[in-house]
Amino acid sequence: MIELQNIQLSFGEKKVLNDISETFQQGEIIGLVAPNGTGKSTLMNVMMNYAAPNSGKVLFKNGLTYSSKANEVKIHQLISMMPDQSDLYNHLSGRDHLKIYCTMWKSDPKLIDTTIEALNMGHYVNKKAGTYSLGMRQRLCFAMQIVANTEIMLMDEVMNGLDPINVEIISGVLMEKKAEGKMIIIASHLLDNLEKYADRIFLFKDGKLIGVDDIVEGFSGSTMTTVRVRNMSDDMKATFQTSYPKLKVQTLVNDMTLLTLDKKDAETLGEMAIHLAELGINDFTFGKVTLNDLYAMYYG
Ligand SMILES: Nc1ncnc2c1ncn2[C@@H]1O[C@H](COP(=O)(O)OP(=O)(O)OP(=O)(O)O)[C@@H](O)[C@H]1O
Repeated sequence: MIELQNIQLSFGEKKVLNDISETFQQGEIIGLVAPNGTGKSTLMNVMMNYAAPNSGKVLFKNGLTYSSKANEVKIHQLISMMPDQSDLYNHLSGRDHLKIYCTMWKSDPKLIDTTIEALNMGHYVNKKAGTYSLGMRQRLCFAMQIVANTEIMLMDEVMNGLDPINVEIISGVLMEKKAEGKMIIIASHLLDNLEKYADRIFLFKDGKLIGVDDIVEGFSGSTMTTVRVRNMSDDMKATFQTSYPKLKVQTLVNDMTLLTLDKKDAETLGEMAIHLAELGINDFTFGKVTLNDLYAMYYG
């Protein structure tokens, strides 16, 4: 468990974290989404105590906080941050790195071989890290955190530089770790991918975390159904709003209009489709609101 209590952090005049209070539980995958330079890494640094907030505190299980060096040592057995590619030692092999992490976190040495197998690293793990490609280095960084096996895992851009097959492999491992009860907090720009496995997703804006369900009601539960229409005129939007009072009409920066209805009113969709066709609009699709839509709506 992590509880963020009224976390504030400013760099000079800039409030990067503005009174953030949120609780995350074991067995949850949490997604953090925002444009570059918004504060995702800063928030993770606060959770690790690499950056001290100006006010507020981070609470872990049994009421542990970063109140002393001894507590920090205890907390760092519970939480880890995925290493960065620049943390790798080029003269050591991948297996050496995994052994170091296993020793540092006193985890089960069997995890080394099972992780190598799960991530398909067998063909390169005994070679020196200096000879690896970007994607091979990224998989090693991920593997190191998996071997550390902490209850809470923070991952900043875990999918960086990975091809689609490796994105799928790592997504699968994330799901397994969640099933084991790990809490995983992921900052990512791969929105379609994040949406597949994250239990809760937050967008970061003006130093605050905003849950996606607070932006579009029912987003996570898929209780809403949507018609996406391109280039809808303001008159047409008004006509639809009058004809279908329960309809929610939202237009994104890319001129995509979302006509959203509760699923229980889905029979109206057929009627709406005929209505659109009668108005000469044929460029529309049915589907749910995606994280990409929300991103465009929020940061456009
Ligand atoms: N040590 C620092 N001193 C001054 N400003 C900082 C410092 N660290 C971060 N910032 C500023 O705080 C803001 C948030 O930075 P942060 O690295 O948390 O963003 P981010 O959302 O993780 O971005 P990215 O997606 O690019 O990794 C930025 O404006 C950055 O310039």
